[in-house]
Amino acid sequence: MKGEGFVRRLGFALQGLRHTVVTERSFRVHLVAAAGVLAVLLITRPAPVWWAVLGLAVGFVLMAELFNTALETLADHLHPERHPVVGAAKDIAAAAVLVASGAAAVAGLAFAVDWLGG
Ligand SMILES: Nc1ncnc2c1ncn2[C@@H]1O[C@H](COP(=O)(O)OP(=O)(O)OP(=O)(O)O)[C@@H](O)[C@H]1O
Repeated sequence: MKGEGFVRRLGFALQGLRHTVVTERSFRVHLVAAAGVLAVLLITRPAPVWWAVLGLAVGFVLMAELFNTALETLADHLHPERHPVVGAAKDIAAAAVLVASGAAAVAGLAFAVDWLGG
């Protein structure tokens, strides 16, 4: 049944989320930061567009972390020994998290300027 398939896939996704929360300290740090952003939004109650901008920014960071973890997990399993290519792949995945975090910081700064200015 179609509905059952969706529930199964949702279960797999939640399992991946749980695995990342349990194993990745940096993901837990980003989850705390995401909770902080949500608290700021609830307190300041800005225009809906800011909910969208900051929600997307937070979502991209968490998504980058999840892809980073997926790549690390797979690389460590397929090639447990050290290798320059594995190192480069991990560095690139970490760069994706850095870029997403930088963009989120810019969005947060823009929100702060707008909120303090208004
Ligand atoms: N198998 C490997 N071969 C070569 N270099 C590696 C290898 N594993 C890790 N590295 C290098 O060490 C860095 C850290 O890798 P590691 O797997 O420890 O992730 P991490 O930075 O601790 O990430 P996280 O905290 O998300 O687990 C990589 O970005 C890469 O430069």
